[in-house]
Parts: sequence; structure tokens; C-alpha cells
Amino acid sequence: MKILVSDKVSDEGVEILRQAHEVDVKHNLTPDELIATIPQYDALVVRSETKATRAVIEAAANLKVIGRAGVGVDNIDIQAATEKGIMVINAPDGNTVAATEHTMAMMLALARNVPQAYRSMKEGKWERGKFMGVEMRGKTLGVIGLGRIGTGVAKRALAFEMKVLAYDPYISEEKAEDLGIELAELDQIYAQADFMTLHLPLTPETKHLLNDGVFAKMKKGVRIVQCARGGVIDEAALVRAIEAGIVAGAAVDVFEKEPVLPENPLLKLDNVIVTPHLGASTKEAQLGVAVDVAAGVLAALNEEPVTTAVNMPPVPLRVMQLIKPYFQLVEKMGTLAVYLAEGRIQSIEVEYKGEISEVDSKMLTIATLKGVLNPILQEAVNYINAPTVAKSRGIKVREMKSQETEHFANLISVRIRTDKGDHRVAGTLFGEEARIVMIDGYRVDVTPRGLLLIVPHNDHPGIIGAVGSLLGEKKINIMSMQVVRTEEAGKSIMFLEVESDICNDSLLKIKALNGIFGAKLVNFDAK
Ligand SMILES: NC(=O)c1ccc[n+]([C@@H]2O[C@H](COP(=O)([O-])OP(=O)(O)OC[C@H]3O[C@@H](n4cnc5c(N)ncnc54)[C@H](O)[C@@H]3O)[C@@H](O)[C@H]2O)c1
Ligand SMILES: O=C(O)CC[C@@H](O)C(=O)O
Repeated sequence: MKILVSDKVSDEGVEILRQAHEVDVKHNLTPDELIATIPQYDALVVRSETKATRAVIEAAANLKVIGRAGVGVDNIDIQAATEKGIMVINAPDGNTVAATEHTMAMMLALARNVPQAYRSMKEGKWERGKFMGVEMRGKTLGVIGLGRIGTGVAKRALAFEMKVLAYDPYISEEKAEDLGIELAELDQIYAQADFMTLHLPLTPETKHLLNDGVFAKMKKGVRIVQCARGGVIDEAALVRAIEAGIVAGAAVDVFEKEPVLPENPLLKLDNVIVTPHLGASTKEAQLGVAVDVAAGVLAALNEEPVTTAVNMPPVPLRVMQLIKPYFQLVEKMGTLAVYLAEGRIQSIEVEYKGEISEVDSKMLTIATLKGVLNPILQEAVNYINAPTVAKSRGIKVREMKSQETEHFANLISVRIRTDKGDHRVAGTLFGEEARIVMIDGYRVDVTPRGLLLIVPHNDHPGIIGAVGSLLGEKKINIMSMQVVRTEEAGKSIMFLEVESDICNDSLLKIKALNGIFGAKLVNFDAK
């Protein structure tokens, strides 16, 4: 497969990708060049410079994954990617320390006028009186967004003997208590903070969070550090708040428009110190995010679930480790169920019994949908678009759980209901190996791989032989066979694992044999 790396990503990450696939590194493509080149690629790896817009994504005929070497994914149109079934992954952990330390560097530099004093000395001056600073000790720091970086900054601020107030609507009181800080409402932070630092993503909700109205509520003389995302602060309003003397200074690493144009008014203010989006720019961070994103892209291209996918339900690593061995099983059960079904699909129920019922199984249900929908649709259905595709076709999806099981420690069953009836397939793992153990109420032991021929028939001598002979004539090898008696008197069903494909003509001949009610060939490996 072909991968395009369109921003500067550490060589180590590129090398990991190269060991498995063909990789082109092309920096500084214009939007039109990117649109023209993207159709040939299966994966795109970016940092923050490349804009993966809807136009780029719509032109990307073969793209399966976009990897972001870093945290923020605001340069990628996630909605467009999701609609197209393209997985978007990021590398959220690798640059946390770098961004945290940069925030501290900016806060200290802001408090002590380090950049201004540096510039003055480089100009040959000795202006000791001009650069009087303030201490951080004893001051109140408002942290807005208490995720990875916000937490890192809060911990370090405590070491500087600051009082830390944090606002994050998605964080528990316990977490704040464990850190030794206080959760507060935004207005309390605006009223009390001497320093304020932002560590939240840019979303429609957070755009221009700091605006004219909010600056008006702030404690006079506040100093603001912005190492999160351009756009969370209304830059024009920040300029006005500085000019009005509300904000004593700002340290800004990220901007509404990057690269920053020389005429940006923030650059003209002496009490605004700036860096060109350097938060993640350490050797360690760039190595970390490049290696992480490369691993994620390779997993995505192998159709394996990825913990850092941002357009799939978030699955913690611990849960992922528990459910990972079941992905193949549920997908193949979904495929078998849809082969068995006739008529319009109305609903799909996935039931988890035993220990597996205790973990978050959303992703397994999505994998089941993928298995059901892929054999029947032209479009490729994957972990990203499976729920949307099911919804758009009016298929209801239900998950059920129970801790009790009879014969197996874990049992997952998939029931597919159509307007012509319903079918149920159940499976489990024998060690790490997926096994289907029940089909429509009949106990079987089927390894879901390759081709499975299912033939319901009259329980009379000679029928199994007739099927065997017909397959033999067509040089189709039978690898294993199971015959199960159905509840209906005198009826049985045979399951044959066959080595090669059976053409329609031969299937019709099997169906036409005396005493046979049907013949279905399930291809577990299709698509
Ligand atoms: N300057 C840089 O180079 C650089 C480097 C890394 C990360 N970043 C940016 O820093 C920010 C934080 O990164 P992170 O890794 O800590 O992310 P994170 O996801 O760990 O934390 C973000 C936090 O923001 C909180 N949040 C979301 N909406 C909020 C709202 N409306 N109000 C308050 N809190 C809200 C979330 O609950 C979460 O705890 C991101 O915007 C990221 O893109 C910048
Ligand atoms: O790629 C970069 O240097 C910026 C990364 C940073 O802003 C992020 O969101 O991870």
C-alpha cells in the first residue's frame, strides 16, 4: 500500500512505515497539489501544517487512514473522513511533556520579561529598571482544560507554590483532589486568576472562549498563556484587553492563522511574547509522536482496531486488550449470520455472556456490523462507518449482556432478524482461536475461515455421499465435515469446510439433488 507523509515527521516514524509499505515524503504541497496527488494513497500522515479538508478527503479515492503526529486534529475534517469511512488517528501522548514544559517556559518568561530583556541586551542596552517582573509563588493560576497537558502544568505550578484553580466540565472532583488543586467555575477563575493557561481543544464550543465579554470579567493585571489551539482566544479581543490594561501580558504559541503574518497586531505589543507553535518541538516529543502514529497507521492498514482513533468510540487500552481477541470472531459471526439470512434485515442483536459481558463491548458490536454489512454492500464498511451505514439502512442494533453462561466462560451470539425470519450464530474463543459453536440452535464446532458449505437435507442414507461425489467431480476438496440432526424429525444439516470456491452452477446442482433443501456457501474471507 502507499503512504503519503505530507509534513515534517521524524525519520524514525517514516522508517517504521517504510518497512511495511511504499512511502512518499512530500512537504509543502499546495491544496491543489494535495488534491491531485491524494487519490493514489492509502494513508496520509500529517502534523499541523497539512489541511485535510473535505475537498482533499473527497478526492481521496483509496484513503483508509489519516494519521496525525500529535494531539490536535482540527486541521482534519473529521466529519468528512467519518462519512467516507476513513479512520483518523492521532498520537496523543508523545508530546504531552514537551507542551507542558513549553507552557512553563512561557509562563516564566512572561513573568520575568525574559524575551524583552534578551532583545534589549542584544541591541546593546543595559536596562535593569525596565524589566521588573512578578513572582509566580503565591499567585493564583487558572488552568482551563485539565487533560494531559493541563494536569502536567497544574503539577508543576504546585511545585512553584502557586494556588491552582482548574475548570474542566469533564473532570471529576476526585481527580482535582488527588492533584491537590481546586475545581472552579470559569467566572471564579476569571475573577481570581493572576495567571491563566489554556489546555483545551478547539471545538465549536471552545471557539473564542476568551472574548471581549470574558476579558471584561478578568482580574486586572492577569497574565495569559496560550499553548493550546489558535482560535480558543479571540486575538482581536486579546489585543483590546491588553491595550485597556486588563491583561498585563500574554505568552502565545498558537494562533488563529498560522503561519502568523507579520502584520498580526499581537506581534506589535511589547507585553506579548510569542513562539511559532513550538509546544511539541522537542526531539523526544517528535520521536514519540512519529513512532506512535506510525504504529497506529500500520494497525489501521491491517484493519486492526486502533486505540488512538478519534472517530471511533474511545476504548481504553486495558479494555482493548481484553476485547481484541474477539474482533475476528464477532466479525465472522456477523458474516455467517447474514449469509444465513433471507429478506430485509430489520435488526441485529449481539448478546455477550460471561466475563466478556463485564467490559465495554461497543467496538465488538461495531465489528459485528462490519461483518454483517460488508458481504452485502458495494461500499467498504469499516469500524468507522458501520454504525452510520446500519442506521441509514434502518437496521436496529441492540446489545444485551448477562453474566451467566452454561458451557463456556464467554459466549457471544449474533441474532439477525429479517422480514422472513431470524437466524442466530454463537461463538467463543478456544484459547485465542475463534470458534462458532452454535448455528440456529445446532451445536457445531466451526473455525470461521475460508469457505463453509451449509446444506440442510433429509436424514436419509446416500445424501452425504451424493454431495461428496458432486464436489469430488468438481475437484473441490472437503477439509472437514459435520452433520447435525435438526429438531424437525428426519432433517439434518451438514457443514463442510471446502478448500476452493464452488461456482453457482455447482451450487444449483447440489440444491437439485434429491433430499436436499438448500445450499449456501459462506466466504468468511470476502472483502
Ligand atoms: N502548542 C503545541 O504545540 C501543542 C502541543 C500539544 C498539544 N497542544 C494542544 O493542547 C491542548 C490540550 O492537549 P491535551 O493533550 O492536554 O488534550 P487532552 O484531551 O488530554 O485535554 C483536553 C482537556 O480539555 C477539556 N475540555 C474539553 N472541552 C472543554 C471546555 N469547553 N472547557 C474546559 N475544558 C474542556 C477536556 O475535558 C480535556 O480534559 C489541545 O488543544 C492540543 O491540540 C498544543
Ligand atoms: O505538530 C506540531 O508540532 C504541533 C503539535 C501540537 O500542536 C499538537 O496538537 O499535538
